[in-house]
Amino acid sequence: MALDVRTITAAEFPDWLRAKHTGFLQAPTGVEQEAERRLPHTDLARTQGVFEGGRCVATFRSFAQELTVVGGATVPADAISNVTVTPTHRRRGLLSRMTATDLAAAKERGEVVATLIAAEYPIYGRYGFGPAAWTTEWEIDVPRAGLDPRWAGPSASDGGRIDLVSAADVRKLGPALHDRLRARQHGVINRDARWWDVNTGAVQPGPEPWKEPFFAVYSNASGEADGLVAYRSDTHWGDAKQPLQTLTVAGQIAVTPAAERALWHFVCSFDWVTTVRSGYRAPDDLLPLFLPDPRAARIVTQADWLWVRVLDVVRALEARAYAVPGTLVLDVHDAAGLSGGRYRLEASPSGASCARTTDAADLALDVRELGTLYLGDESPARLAALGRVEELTPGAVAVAEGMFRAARRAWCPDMF
Ligand SMILES: CC(=O)SCCNC(=O)CCNC(=O)[C@H](O)C(C)(C)COP(=O)(O)OP(=O)(O)OC[C@H]1O[C@@H](n2cnc3c(N)ncnc32)[C@H](O)[C@@H]1OP(=O)(O)O
Repeated sequence: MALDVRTITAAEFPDWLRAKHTGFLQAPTGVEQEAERRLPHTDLARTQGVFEGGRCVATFRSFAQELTVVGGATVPADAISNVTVTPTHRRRGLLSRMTATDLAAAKERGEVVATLIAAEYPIYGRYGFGPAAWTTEWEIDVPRAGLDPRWAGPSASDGGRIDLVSAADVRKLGPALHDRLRARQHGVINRDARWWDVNTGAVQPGPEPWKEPFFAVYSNASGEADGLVAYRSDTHWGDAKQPLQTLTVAGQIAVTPAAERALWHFVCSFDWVTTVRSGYRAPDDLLPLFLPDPRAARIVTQADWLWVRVLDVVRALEARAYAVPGTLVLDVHDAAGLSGGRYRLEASPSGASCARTTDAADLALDVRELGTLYLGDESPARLAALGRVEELTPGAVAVAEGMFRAARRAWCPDMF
């Protein structure tokens, strides 16, 4: 039977959701209600399905996103999500067809990069994506951490304070705080009003019942909110009436080290809680170093997180900042024919310029490696050692090492 790859209609959305749940091995029930909830927030022109005899067997959608790059500017991104192929239809090239269509449309719209969070590492490199931001989760053995158990909050040390707030308060103060975060942290993506609604229980996100977390805000001495944490706890008690609870941080954003320190100390200071799970953080998060004994923070997850595919080399390289001035000619290979070519990049503290050139190249690399390097999180020297960046001019790798690396690691706090 013929396979029809195309965008879907509103009437096909429930069947598309059923196919998505099937691909993700989730119960394919309740799709009519889910479709009603999600349809107003779904761009059908960017929602592809594959149909066989009128039944959806593959799903793929994208949406507009803003990605913060090194230095704090943002670039428009094509965010890809909900990618599935029904098990009976896998390995026939359906993902490749949907990806090619989406990336070509994103390039046409003028989006600078495409982004996604990969379910499995080996899938997306072939389409020009590279892992650009990684994530780490720590588990803290609270008694071992050595924090002052008499700590009564941050006010004595820095003039700030921590208050528990409601979900409605978070919807009011969260967006401005998050805007401050994304102006300073590369790898962060924008959150729209729906993100705040879904993550504060104002709308039901999916079939699972919403379990409200606790929210706490750190305000500085002037009363401005500099940090926000959401957390939940289990109710585990050991034998002999011994409280052994695990507190899990559902999200924490902070824009000053004082706010970060205070919020981490706060969640590690609760009676009954002996273990704190940090949630997914930047790999260089200060959390372990805030603890008198950093070995109390054990890494439980360390993985690639945000993958980036460069669609417009000129605008991508001009948007970000560079650690030191330098000039490099890059020969970028792109099998999909979207952004390959030779580019001259001139960077200085006042900005960067990039243009196509016929000059001899200093470095040759695949667009996948350009994505990996883009947020300053990977070392050109490491990729050269692996044979993934080719040095054509002696010393060019060292120049790239100085220019591209960022002082702090990239971090994308969100899943999409
Ligand atoms: C951004 C996100 O949404 S991530 C979520 C991705 N979805 C999932 O993981 C759900 C479960 N898996 C699936 O639905 C499917 O297997 C998909 C979407 C991963 C792949 O779909 P398919 O239609 O089978 O992929 P397609 O046939 O186009 O494969 C293209 C190539 O990728 C390879 N490939 C596909 N999936 C995988 C995988 N999971 N691991 C390794 N290689 C893979 C294929 O072997 C093929 O290689 P080739 O070009 O060398 O022959």
